[in-house]
Amino acid sequence: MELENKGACGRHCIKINDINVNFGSEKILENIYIHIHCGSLTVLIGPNGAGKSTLLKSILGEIKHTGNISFTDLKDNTKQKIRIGYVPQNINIEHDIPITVYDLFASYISNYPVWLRKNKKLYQKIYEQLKIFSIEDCIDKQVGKLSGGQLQRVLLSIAITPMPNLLILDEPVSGIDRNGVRDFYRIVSKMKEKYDMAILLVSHDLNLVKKYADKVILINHKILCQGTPEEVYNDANFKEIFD
Ligand SMILES: Nc1ncnc2c1ncn2[C@@H]1O[C@H](COP(=O)(O)OP(=O)(O)OP(=O)(O)O)[C@@H](O)[C@H]1O
Repeated sequence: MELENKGACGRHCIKINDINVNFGSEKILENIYIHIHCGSLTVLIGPNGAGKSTLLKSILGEIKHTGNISFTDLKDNTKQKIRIGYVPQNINIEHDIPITVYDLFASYISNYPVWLRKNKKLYQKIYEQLKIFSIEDCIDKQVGKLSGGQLQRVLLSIAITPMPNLLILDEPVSGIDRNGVRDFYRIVSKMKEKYDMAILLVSHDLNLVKKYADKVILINHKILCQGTPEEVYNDANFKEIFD
């Protein structure tokens, strides 16, 4: 994987302030406060139905919630609009869909109609972004023909174009074997270091989380505990849920 430091983040502070979500009369998330640092991988864990995806969707503004996200430039203490990149767990793509990686990428990052002849400058830009994840050879491949791991790399390339202030990831589950998931964590770790990036990841793989996370947050509708992997894995709440 080629990574060149483009200094994406600098010194910023991301705070998720008092997120609450109700579905009907059911409280799904209650008083969620999270502080996310540049150059760190924060991992959300919790049992099925704990509200992890709901929290991601709230941060992405996709579902109704109370609370907010603040993004402060610590240089001059000004609040700014946050740019968020997101990679879902999986996307459903028809095997035969006649869309190439270039088409998919171009549709996200430009207004140039993808059914017109390829725009050379845009093609080169996309090629360079795919190169970060060593996936540039797939640029003309049909998206439906990619392996799970290749697709994940393409989605990561799209999510960091342009460079976000916060990258939100759902651990890949479908179409990727154990080695593929490990590779995913390695790539994410390298990205974090090279770009000084703030990353929030939802995961079910407690072993990989232990190895790669800087901070772990255990939620079950509310935050039960947070800290280093060691601190959280030794917490009574963690033992009660996962042992
Ligand atoms: N749109 C919705 N309307 C009503 N209830 C919902 C909706 N979306 C999710 N829920 C409920 O909210 C709760 C939290 O779901 P969520 O998907 O956020 O959990 P999760 O921690 O991501 O679970 P998993 O680990 O199984 O993916 C669940 O009880 C779910 O049934």
